[in-house]
Amino acid sequence: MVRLVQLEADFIDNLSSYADELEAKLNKLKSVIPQMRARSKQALLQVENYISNPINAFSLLRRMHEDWQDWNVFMETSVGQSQVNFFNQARAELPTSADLYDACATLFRLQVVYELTVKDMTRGILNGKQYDASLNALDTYAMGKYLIKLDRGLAGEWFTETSEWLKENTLQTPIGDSREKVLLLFAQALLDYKYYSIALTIFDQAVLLANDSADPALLSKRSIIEELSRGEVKEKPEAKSRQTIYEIGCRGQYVQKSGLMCMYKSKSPAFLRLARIKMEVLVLDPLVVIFHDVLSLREIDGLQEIATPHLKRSLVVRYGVNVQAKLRISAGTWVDPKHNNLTLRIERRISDMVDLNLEGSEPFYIIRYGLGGLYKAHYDYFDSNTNDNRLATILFYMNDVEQGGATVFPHFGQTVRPKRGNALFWYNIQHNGTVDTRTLHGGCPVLVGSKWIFTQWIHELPNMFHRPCRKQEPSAA
Ligand SMILES: O=C(O)CCC(=O)C(=O)O
Ligand SMILES: [Fe+2]
Repeated sequence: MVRLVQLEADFIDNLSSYADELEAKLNKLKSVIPQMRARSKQALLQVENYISNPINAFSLLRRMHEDWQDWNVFMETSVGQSQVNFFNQARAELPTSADLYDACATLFRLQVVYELTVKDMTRGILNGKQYDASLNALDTYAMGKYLIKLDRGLAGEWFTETSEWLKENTLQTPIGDSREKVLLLFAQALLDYKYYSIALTIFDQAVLLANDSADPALLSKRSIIEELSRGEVKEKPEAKSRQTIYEIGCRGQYVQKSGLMCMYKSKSPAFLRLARIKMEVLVLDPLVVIFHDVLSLREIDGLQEIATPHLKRSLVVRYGVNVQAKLRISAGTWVDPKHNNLTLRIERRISDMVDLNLEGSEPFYIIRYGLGGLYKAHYDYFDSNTNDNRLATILFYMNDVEQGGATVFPHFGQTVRPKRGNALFWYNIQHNGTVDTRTLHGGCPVLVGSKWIFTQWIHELPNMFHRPCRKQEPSAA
C-alpha cells in the first residue's frame, strides 16, 4: 500500500506533464490562428484583388504547399507519448482484479464485524469517529458489485449510496459526473445477476436522467429487460445472520468485566525483585492474566527490526499440514529466542514472569496484522494426540491499535485491547492433561492502524510437574 501511495503521486505528476504538453500544443495553435484568420478574411473579402497581387499570390501558393503540410504533421504528431509510455511501464505494478476483490472482502468483513453502516463508511466515520477519509461513487459501486452475489440487500445499500453521491458530487475520473452512466452500469450489474425488475427500475432512472427516452437503442434494451423481468422468479433475499459471539466480543459488547484482581508479582527470581511486575488476573480457572508494561519501546523496535525483512503470510495447521486460510490473515516470522542478546533477555523475562520452563517451547512468532487482518476464533493446542501439547500461550502486544485488533475469549466474555508493552498469558491445557476448550480465542480484525504482536507457545514436557494429577488411562490388561 505504501508503494501504491507513491505510485499514485507519480501518476499525478505524469498526468500533469501530459496536460502541460497538451497545453503547449493548444497554446501554439491559439496563438497563430487569429493571424491566419485575419489574413484569410481579408483575402475572402476581395478575392480577385488579393490574388492579382503577385506577392499575395506567391505567398498563398507557398503556404498551401508548405505550411499546411507542416500543420498536418503537427496535428498528427501525438502529444505526451513519453507520459503514455511511463504509464504503460508502470502498469505491471497496478493492483489486479483479485486484489480489488480482496480489498472489497476486507471492507465487508470490517462492516460486518463492527456493524458499520454504509452511510458512515462512505463518510469516513468508523465506530463513531470521524476520519479524514471518504468513498466516492465508484468506490461504493465496486462494493455493491462485490456484494451482489453475497448479500443483495447490502449490495443495494451500497448502490443507493452511489446514486446519492452523484447527486451532489462530481467524479474526478474520465467518466466525470455522468450519473446516468453509473446508473446504467448498475443496471447492467443487476442484469448480469438476473435481478431483472430492479434492473428495469434503475435503467428507467438512467434514461430519465439522460433525457433520451426516444433513443431507439435504449428503447430496445428496455423492452428486452422488461420481457425478462416478466419471467423473473421472485425470491426473497435471505436474511443473513451475522452475529457470532466472537464478533460481539470484537465490538466490545460482552458484559464488561474488569480484572478479578491486580497484584505485583515479585517472587523469587532476582529480576522480579528488582522490577516488580503488575499482573492483572482476568480469569482464575483456567488462569488468564495480563502482565503490564513488560516490554520497552527499544525492545519492541529491536524485535520489529529483526522481523520486518522476513514477514510472510501466516499459515494454519490443518490435518497436520501448514496451509493459508481466511481464518488467519496476517504476516509473521519465527525468531529463535537465542537469536541475540535482546531475544535471550526477553526469553528469560518470560520464564521469570510465568514460572515455567521454556525448554522445548516454540520460537517467538512475530506477527503483523494489516488493515482487516485477523485470526478468527481458534484454539492454540494441537488436536492430534501428542504427549507434548501447547501448555500455555504468551502473547505480547507490540503497539497500541487505533481501532479494532482486540483479543477475545468468548467463553469468558473477555475482550483484551492491545496495549503496547503488555503481555497476555493463559493455560491451554487443564491440570488433568486434557485440552481446555474454554480457551477458544481470536484476534479481531484491525479496523484502523496495524497490529504487531509476538507469541510464544510453551510446551508441556519440561513442565510436567504442573499437572500432578494427570488421569491414568485404564490399562488394557
Ligand atoms: O492476535 C491476537 O490477538 C491473537 C493471536 C493468537 O491467538 C495466536 O497467534 O494464536
Ligand atoms: Fe491463538
